[in-house]
Amino acid sequence: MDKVIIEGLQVDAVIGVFDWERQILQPVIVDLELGCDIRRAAQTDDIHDAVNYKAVCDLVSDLIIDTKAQLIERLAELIAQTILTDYAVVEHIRVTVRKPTAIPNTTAVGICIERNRDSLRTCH
Ligand SMILES: Nc1nc2c(c(=O)[nH]1)N=C([C@H](O)[C@@H](O)CO)CN2
Repeated sequence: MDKVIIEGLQVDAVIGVFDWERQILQPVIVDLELGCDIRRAAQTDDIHDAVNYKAVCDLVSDLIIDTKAQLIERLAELIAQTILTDYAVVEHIRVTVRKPTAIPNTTAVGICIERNRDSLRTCH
């Protein structure tokens, strides 16, 4: 399947389970792979036929800032479900969320999830 990719989207946000984490902004890094058929956009050369990665970056940034999640799991699931809901042409999504400054002596900690339209229908 074709993919629209976004790598290393950094957003400074309230994120974490500990009290001290609720008092500061921490960087959250998001990578996205959006599985969709890009052939129509390739044929028409029209942004309206494409999954606009600028719009997706804005959507995801706002979501991360507004959610103030405790767990990166919650962020990843929200990002996946929101994109699948808002972009009917996206059939499959891989979301990686990293916290690069959370744990000393690591370059990052994080999670990666994959969802499709079936998971949207079964998610409550
Ligand atoms: N699986 C997870 N483990 C942990 C998370 C998380 O979001 N998912 N978060 C934390 C803390 O907030 C950490 O980032 C700071 O020590 C710990 N484990």
